[in-house]
Amino acid sequence: MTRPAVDDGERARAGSELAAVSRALYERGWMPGTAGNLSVRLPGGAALITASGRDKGDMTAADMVVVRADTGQEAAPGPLRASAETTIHSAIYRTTDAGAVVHVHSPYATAVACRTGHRTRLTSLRIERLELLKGLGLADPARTEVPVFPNWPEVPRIAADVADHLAATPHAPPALLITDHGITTWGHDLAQARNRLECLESICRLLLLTGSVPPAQGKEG
Ligand SMILES: CSC[C@@H](O)[C@@H](O)C(=O)COP(=O)(O)O
Ligand SMILES: [Zn+2]
Repeated sequence: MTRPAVDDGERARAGSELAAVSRALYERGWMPGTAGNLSVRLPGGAALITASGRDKGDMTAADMVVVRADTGQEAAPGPLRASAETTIHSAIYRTTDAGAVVHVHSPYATAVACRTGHRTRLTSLRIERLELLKGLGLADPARTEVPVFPNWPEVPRIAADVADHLAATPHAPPALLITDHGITTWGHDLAQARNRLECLESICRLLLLTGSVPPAQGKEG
């Protein structure tokens, strides 16, 4: 495997930014316990991602792992393991120009993912008209279709679904839901990915408040 070369200063800067965003999202209740993971793309084909199983409210720059952006393989042996969901981040880096990816278990988006998702089939959440759609950087800000993926126990299988969908859907929104699990958003940097996450969490809250989310239709069927 070719190991991406990562500048120490760049790694420290990105690590501090990831740690600060992780603490902030934890404090909002969007990364309860060890849930959620964040990454940023680094120059030279690498990405920096939160280590697996760590308390997301207590992260420092030292709690991040360098991986290959396109595969998620760890760049060098070390004491920390990269997030268990690294392959989903890599699927996004391979198929989009994202510079950062944010995955959380925020309550409203997760509730919508429970309600609209299916155990074994790709479904989608249609969103129309809401002003907050303008915060997602869509080609058509009046409507979008957010994919909802099955929460396969094998994470690489979720990642393969995500890569296939994004490769086949040029105007896909910078967001996805995973059934019974959570939400992932991305952007050109961490600030934009987080911003889009805030818009979507707020949209999901509005959809639930207005009774606009169809009830799950036989998740097992
Ligand atoms: C607290 S259980 C959540 C995990 O199963 C997973 O979905 C998650 O978001 C965090 O995994 P991690 O490996 O720590 O990045
Ligand atoms: Zn998760």
